[in-house]
Amino acid sequence: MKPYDFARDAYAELGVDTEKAIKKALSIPVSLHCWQADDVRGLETPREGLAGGGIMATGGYPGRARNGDEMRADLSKVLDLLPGKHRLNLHAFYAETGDTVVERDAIEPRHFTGWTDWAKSEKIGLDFNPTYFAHPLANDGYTLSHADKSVRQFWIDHAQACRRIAQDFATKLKSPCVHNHWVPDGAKDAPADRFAPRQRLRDSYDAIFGDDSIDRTKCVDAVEGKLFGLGSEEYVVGSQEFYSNYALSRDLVLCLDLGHFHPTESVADKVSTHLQFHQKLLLHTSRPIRWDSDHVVILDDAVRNLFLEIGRGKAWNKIFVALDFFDASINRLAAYVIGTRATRQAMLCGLLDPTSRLKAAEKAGSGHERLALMEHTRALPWGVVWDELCRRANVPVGADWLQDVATYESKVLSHRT
Ligand SMILES: C[C@H](O)[C@H](O)[C@@H](O)C(=O)CO
Ligand SMILES: [Mn+2]
Repeated sequence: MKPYDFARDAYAELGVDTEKAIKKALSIPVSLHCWQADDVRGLETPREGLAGGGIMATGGYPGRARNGDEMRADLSKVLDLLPGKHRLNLHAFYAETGDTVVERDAIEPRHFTGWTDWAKSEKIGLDFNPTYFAHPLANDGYTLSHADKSVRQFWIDHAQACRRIAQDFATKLKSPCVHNHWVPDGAKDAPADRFAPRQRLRDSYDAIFGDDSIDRTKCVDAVEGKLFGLGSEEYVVGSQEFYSNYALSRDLVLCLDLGHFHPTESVADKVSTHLQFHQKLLLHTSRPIRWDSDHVVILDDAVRNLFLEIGRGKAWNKIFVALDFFDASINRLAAYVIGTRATRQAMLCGLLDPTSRLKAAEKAGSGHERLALMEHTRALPWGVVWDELCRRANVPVGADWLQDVATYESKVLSHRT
């Protein structure tokens, strides 16, 4: 008996159809974050580098992409090694303006033609984010909640420019663009006034989303909160509660990033709470180690439990999935492949869960059977099903992709100085 036939039968015994699971797992779009390719540096003229942003990529592995063409070449290579449907998640500071300096409040769709042309050739959709960091007007730690009205207005104008760009992406690529807002605003130490910045943040967002010339079916705005950031250890203006309330009251998508909670909190447990009220969630898979360190995603319990919960709640049509990690200490293409595969593996595990059996045991009051089956599923051969999924998607099986990355490293990355 072939390993896959054995695995299919083992799952069938628990009422799980592996064929269905493979098909569904391949169909769910995962939005690749462009910023792993260049360590979150952006392509602006002149380049600011990563500063004042509340986030940081660490490490000095050689071969970082230095311009848009190199980023796109690397991303195309990565896409060749990944099974399933993908999108690309761009940040505004990846605008390509040549030698011309274009301020963030003045960027336009034409500054992204390199990306839209590439997305068309890859047959993928684009997602987008305003870049509220790595800019002189963000370096004191406040943007949309800044006490200075002119600074706030600059960032409001930036966000509105970005919404027009997101709408343009959706039109050109015939696919709604998820447009996620995360601001680094906050304080290193206890502020005397926690109210005023939050009121200003709310008002700034109201000004941004009040622009009703934007088609909300094309530009799908999401908002992302955080527990703390670099330089905002004590106070984050856009806390989780702020955004949960804001998104709900303004009919926006709420983003949950696995790195943005206290380490003992379960993000998986939050899904069934938020989905009682919110229509959709944007999930950023990430891996915090001791802090929001944005390590490469692996198939750890946090990621696995998140998608188990989506599977058990039949909530696949209520989520957008995106990646958010940036590790500059290892080969960046390998980082993409590891993190994206782990995310889709977690989805597959969620789809292979014998939920009906578990719920039946629960209904019958048999806690021991439920627990035993949950433990049993950990030992089931999901990896064999995963290999079959890769085979059907015509991508390398197991760790065979490492050879492709090694070849690319010697032929391409090693020539980047
Ligand atoms: C670069 C992204 O916008 C950023 O990582 C954001 O999503 C975040 O998680 C900040 O901590
Ligand atoms: Mn995030």
